[in-house]
Amino acid sequence: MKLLVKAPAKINLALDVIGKRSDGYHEVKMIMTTIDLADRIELVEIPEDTIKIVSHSRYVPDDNRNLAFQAANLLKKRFNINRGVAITIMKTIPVAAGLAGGSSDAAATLRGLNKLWNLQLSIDELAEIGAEIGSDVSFCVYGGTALATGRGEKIKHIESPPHCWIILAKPSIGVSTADVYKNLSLEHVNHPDVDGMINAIKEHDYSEICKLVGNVLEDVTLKMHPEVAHIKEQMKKFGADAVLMSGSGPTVFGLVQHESRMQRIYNGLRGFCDQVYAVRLIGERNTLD
Ligand SMILES: C[C@@](CO)(OP(=O)(O)O)[C@H](O)COP(=O)(O)OP(=O)(O)OC[C@H]1O[C@@H](n2ccc(N)nc2=O)[C@H](O)[C@@H]1O
Ligand SMILES: Nc1ncnc2c1ncn2[C@@H]1O[C@H](COP(=O)(O)OP(=O)(O)O)[C@@H](O)[C@H]1O
Repeated sequence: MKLLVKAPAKINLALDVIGKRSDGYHEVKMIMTTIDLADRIELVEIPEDTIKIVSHSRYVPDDNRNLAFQAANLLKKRFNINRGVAITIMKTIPVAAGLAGGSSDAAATLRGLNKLWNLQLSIDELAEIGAEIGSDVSFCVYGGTALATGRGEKIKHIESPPHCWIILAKPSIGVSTADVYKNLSLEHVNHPDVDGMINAIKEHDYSEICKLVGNVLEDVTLKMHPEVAHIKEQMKKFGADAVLMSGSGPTVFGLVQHESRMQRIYNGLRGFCDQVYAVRLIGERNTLD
């Protein structure tokens, strides 16, 4: 049997860090939303009792460092599955970009194997298992739009923001999430108004959403990689309604309502940035069928 599962990327419309925890992680408060830029995961049963990762991207590990491998391995061990699977990852989401590509591949693998191996787990159970793989995996199991707290694994669904275009531009550097959190100094941050953002989304108030975007990790990554600031400036100059770095970066996203302006920004950025995408928000959450 063979299954194809979609693994969409996320952006953080607001990302606040409340404090440092005793387990080494940070307590976060963030608004995450899935966007229509996705990897595709193909799951195929194989005769040998192993997990095989196939990927054509040189940046994606094909061994137990791969988050999709870790997802399959966790299910296999926990539910004593003596069956093998080949996981082919067709990568579209840039790697180490702040878009949760690896986490989404793991989440899609959990959803897919739940079906392939007939585990009959609920989406909440899958999200709980996902948290053991990485902080962003629980959100990626559900998709949609949510407030994420704890180390990112506590998910409260909220409405989706009003429809708009998202322009993404990724400079040709990768950023380590661990390094960015390590270099964050909590005494010197401007906390974004996450509650205000939740309210603005509830009110479908696009211009208020644009005013309230904010990410405390942005300054840390900007200091490490000045090219991110340059992309931000260009995106603003070309006319995006709001511009912010996603997650730990380095991808910068811009919000735009009008298609003609989206086209202008897209074309302008393509002049000096290799990886530029124009996508929509995905409103719906994932289902298990
Ligand atoms: C910053 C965010 C925002 O959505 O995303 P990305 O930029 O990675 O996409 C997340 O908080 C990243 O989540 P994720 O990438 O799953 O992180 P994990 O694998 O759990 O952790 C990687 C490392 O980041 C640090 N970390 C992560 C989450 C957190 N709340 N506090 C932390 O301090 C820890 O040092 C950890 O070892
Ligand atoms: N399926 C996967 N896709 C991409 N990267 C992966 C995957 N599995 C593990 N990784 C590793 O995870 C790291 C973070 O990748 P990714 O999830 O794309 O970025 P981010 O955490 O910034 O959203 C990469 O450096 C990569 O080596």
